[in-house]
Amino acid sequence: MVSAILPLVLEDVELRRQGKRILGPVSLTLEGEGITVVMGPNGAGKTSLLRAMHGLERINRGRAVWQGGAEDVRARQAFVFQTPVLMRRSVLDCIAYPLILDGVARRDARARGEAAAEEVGLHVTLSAPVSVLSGGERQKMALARALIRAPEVLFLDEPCANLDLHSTAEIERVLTAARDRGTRIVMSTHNVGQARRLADDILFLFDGRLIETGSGDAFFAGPGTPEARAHINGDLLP
Ligand SMILES: Nc1ncnc2c1ncn2[C@@H]1O[C@H](COP(=O)(O)OP(=O)(O)OP(=O)(O)O)[C@@H](O)[C@H]1O
Repeated sequence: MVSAILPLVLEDVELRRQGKRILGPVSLTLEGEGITVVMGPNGAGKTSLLRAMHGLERINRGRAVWQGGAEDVRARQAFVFQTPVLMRRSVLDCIAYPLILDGVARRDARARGEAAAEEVGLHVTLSAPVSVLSGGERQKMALARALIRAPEVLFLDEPCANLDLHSTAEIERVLTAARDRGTRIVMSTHNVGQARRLADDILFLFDGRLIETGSGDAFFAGPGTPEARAHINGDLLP
């Protein structure tokens, strides 16, 4: 897929909150294809980086620049939050909602919503209210809703945080299929095994700074920093 909105260029992006630097300065260019996995310990800035890339965070210094107009940038990317935002609708209407906003006829939107639910392995009563879904089912629903418009760029914050092994495998299959169709994916995970399976590229954050980047293969074969080595090995840092 030739993207209309990539590359995304971050130049010395810094986020400060309540007088404290929580991210940056970070400079990177997101382009090409594949899955980029953002790794790092709790509080390293993974969520903040994803949100800053997507355009959800106020950037205090530096800048994040997409290609194309603002409407393209908004319409061609999606974000799956760690805790999905719930709407007071049925599961199916919730999944189909982005299409309804786009003006797609309700019948078509719902048919595509059913297909998206099937694709992510969400086997629940689609007419039920979203509120009855389990945590893992909510994550699958959020993924179906994000994929329904075939985004060019997809951000996911810990997409398998509440999922069991079977569901995790299903989600990984969906993500690799989306990658193979040309969707550029950027996701965070604490799961080192998942990062090994999925990462074409790694962004490793520590204390708000991007201290290691590169291909997944090179990163796992020989991380260049003690922090990344400890993280991969599951060592406890002092
Ligand atoms: N609005 C805010 N005000 C103050 N501090 C914040 C704010 N948002 C984030 N932080 C702090 O910034 C740091 C980075 O947070 P972030 O959620 O990006 O980390 P993370 O790597 O995603 O962590 P985790 O793995 O625990 O989800 C944390 O120390 C967090 O407490």
